[in-house]
Amino acid sequence: MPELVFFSGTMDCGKSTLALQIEHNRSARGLQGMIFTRNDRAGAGKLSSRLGLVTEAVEAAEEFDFYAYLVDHLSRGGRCDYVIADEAQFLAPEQIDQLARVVDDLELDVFAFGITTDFRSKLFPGSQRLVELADRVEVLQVEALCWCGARATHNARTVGGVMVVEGAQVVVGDVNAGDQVGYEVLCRRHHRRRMTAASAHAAALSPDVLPVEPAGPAERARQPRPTDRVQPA
Ligand SMILES: Nc1ncnc2c1ncn2[C@@H]1O[C@H](COP(=O)(O)OP(=O)(O)O)[C@@H](O)[C@H]1O
Ligand SMILES: Cc1cn([C@H]2C[C@H](O)[C@@H](COP(=O)(O)O)O2)c(=O)[nH]c1=O
Repeated sequence: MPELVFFSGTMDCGKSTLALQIEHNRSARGLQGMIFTRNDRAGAGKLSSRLGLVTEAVEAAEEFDFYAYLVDHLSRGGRCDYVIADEAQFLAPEQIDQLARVVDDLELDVFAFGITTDFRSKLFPGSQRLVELADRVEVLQVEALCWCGARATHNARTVGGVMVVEGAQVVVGDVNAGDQVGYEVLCRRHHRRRMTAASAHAAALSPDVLPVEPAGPAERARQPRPTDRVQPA
């Protein structure tokens, strides 16, 4: 039975690499896929991985209709054995419905790849619809790690090196960007405390201040703990 599969994870956990591997393995066996993406960092019409591989893809812009595009392609005698959709978090819920229809009515496997939540740890609308409709949600096995060594489960946005929790949901960017806007993957604990690698390092370097009164729970939560491993600068 064809399936709609959502491969999800944080930024930088290998989703695009897996998309390229699935494409490679299937095309090596003579199958022909259709690759879609939206807002890849490498530019329009590209699916790129940080491992250096990049392939051509169809840019699925805002008004793009996946179902109509594939019906048109097939009715012109084109071939398509499976579908890959990267950066699926950026797709509109209606476009995810179209992908589900591709599975059910055109009987094609659809492999969608994307981050589940944004920098505020809120679901992207496209990812929410994928969770609602997918036959399977697969969390990637290669763990991205927080600076403390725990599994990274959340995406933080930094502006000028400082973590922010307000702003537009979509800002294309990269981890280790060093630009004005960048991203860093964190565990939930450090995402909640807004502690990035840089701010944890700064906190660890600042001189200890003896508390005048015993710290309350909120205060204790902000203190770096001995278990918070700080990476060297
Ligand atoms: N220089 C490197 N050597 C080995 N692996 C790397 C290197 N750079 C990146 N990677 C791997 O690539 C992953 C990111 O892959 P990518 O497909 O671009 O992620 P995603 O699409 O999830 O953002 C990293 O988590 C890491 O495992
Ligand atoms: C958290 C978050 C991310 N983005 C952008 C940043 C990147 O361009 C992509 C994720 O790409 P990756 O291949 O998974 O690294 O999403 C965004 O626009 N808004 C966010 O909140």
